[in-house]
Amino acid sequence: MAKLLPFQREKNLIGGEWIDADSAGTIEVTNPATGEVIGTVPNCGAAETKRAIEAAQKAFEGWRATTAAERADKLRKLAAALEKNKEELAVLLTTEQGKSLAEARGEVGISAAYVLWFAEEARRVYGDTIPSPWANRRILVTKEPVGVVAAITPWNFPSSMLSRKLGAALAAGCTVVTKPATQTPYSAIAWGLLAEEAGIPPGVINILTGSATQIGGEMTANPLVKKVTFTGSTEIGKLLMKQASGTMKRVSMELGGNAPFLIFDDADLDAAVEGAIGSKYRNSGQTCVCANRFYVQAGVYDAFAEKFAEAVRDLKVGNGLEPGVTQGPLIDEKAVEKVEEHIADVLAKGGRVVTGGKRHALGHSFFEPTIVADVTPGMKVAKEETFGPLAPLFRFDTEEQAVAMANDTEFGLAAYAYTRDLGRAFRVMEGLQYGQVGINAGVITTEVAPFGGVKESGLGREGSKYGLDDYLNVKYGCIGL
Ligand SMILES: NC(=O)C1=CN([C@@H]2O[C@H](COP(=O)(O)OP(=O)(O)OC[C@H]3O[C@@H](n4cnc5c(N)ncnc54)[C@H](OP(=O)(O)O)[C@@H]3O)[C@@H](O)[C@H]2O)C=CC1
Ligand SMILES: O=C(O)CCCC(=O)O
Repeated sequence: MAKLLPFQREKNLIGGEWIDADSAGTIEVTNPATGEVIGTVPNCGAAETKRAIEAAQKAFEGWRATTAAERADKLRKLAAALEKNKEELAVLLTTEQGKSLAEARGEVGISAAYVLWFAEEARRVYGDTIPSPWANRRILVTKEPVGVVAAITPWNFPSSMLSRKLGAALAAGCTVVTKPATQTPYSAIAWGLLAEEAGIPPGVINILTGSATQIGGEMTANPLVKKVTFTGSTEIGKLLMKQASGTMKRVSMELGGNAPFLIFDDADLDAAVEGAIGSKYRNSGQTCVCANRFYVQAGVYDAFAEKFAEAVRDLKVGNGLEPGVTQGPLIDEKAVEKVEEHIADVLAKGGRVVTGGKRHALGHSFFEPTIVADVTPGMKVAKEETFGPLAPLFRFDTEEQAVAMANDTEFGLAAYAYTRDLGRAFRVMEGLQYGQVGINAGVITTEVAPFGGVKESGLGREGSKYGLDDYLNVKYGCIGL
């Protein structure tokens, strides 16, 4: 087994104590670029989760009583700790997840940015006074932290998905029990070490790895948990929501995407290609806001396909730690099989490969960045999220047709469109049934803007001034004079 990297802690954190699983059981963690086991993490279950929730509840009484300025100070120190250790954290992230080091540095950077944003927002949790309908009564509205928060995060952004939950929760005065994805636990466990460095009190952040069903089961059933926040698949999101309804917990759900990317005849094609590369191939196509379906107007279909293919051929596949690599491996074999299944379906139904199309010669879970053309609505890629480096090009004739095809999905997370017509830009932005729309912009995530979806892509918003609301209860006080 490889030597441990800086910040690679093989324990869990409950109430300030670094612990092993009660059973002493562990789970191996693998580097997807090499297939090498890089370490183990505790295989915890319901009992450890219950203790972590109790520790978080105990810490909540003290943390909620701190002033906003005190919480802001700790969060600023946490952001500084992330920035100071960015290189080590990025190497750890790439090693367990596979993305290029440049992207990993970017992810740690935005994690720090989320925490810093919420450090600033902590001091702006304003209430209201409302003109009273009674002469002898006054009406106040205040906001209070919801309580203990359970946060479950995925493997595609193991650091930043946690940062926007943790940052908002801590700023609001909540405490957290978190469970990262089993494939990428170390970047989340590292937050325990960073929190210690920042002086965040024991029990405010608790971190568990292990059985998803046991940990998730306890998190959603335990009455001390007041809110569940989840990023991952729509299927598991629905399950957790059902489970959380037993004790009527608040929920935030960031789920699947299936994002459309529209290119109109009047688009700046070079800008559209640049946006498409960022939107589609970031994290090797494994983000929930990745373009999944490209709708190209007939007049520029061939020209766009050609320019896009040229740019895709320049992408460099390899171990994310190697200089110049832009495309790391997919997370696992199952992810590769999904991409293969979607390509095979396109080819069986009359589509063609423009570039790529198969597993990469490097082996493991590396896949060639791929474009397929002559794609039609009856193919699987029209309905299912590929979550890999596959860009299917559909053809359309009119704006109405493009918007209708883009909206023909149960998902509604992110959508993109390229056009130089101002009126069309507004019509399309308003017509797309999505929580986030990029017009002439392919990568739009930032800590200052609300991230979240509509339809089956989820509930709630993360980041921005709206991101705190999910962690606050509104209280109405009526004071008789
Ligand atoms: N919206 C997004 O950003 C993401 C979307 N996805 C989509 O989901 C597909 C499947 O990916 P996958 O990793 O399986 O996503 P999951 O939704 O299964 O996993 C996300 C997180 O949920 C946990 N989890 C899984 N089952 C349960 C459960 N019953 N109770 C509580 N927690 C649970 C996982 O833990 P564990 O790792 O231990 O199983 C992980 O921490 C992808 O191909 C993609 O389409 C995936 C990841 C992120
Ligand atoms: O895939 C996700 O769940 C979040 C994507 C975040 C980003 O756009 O950086």
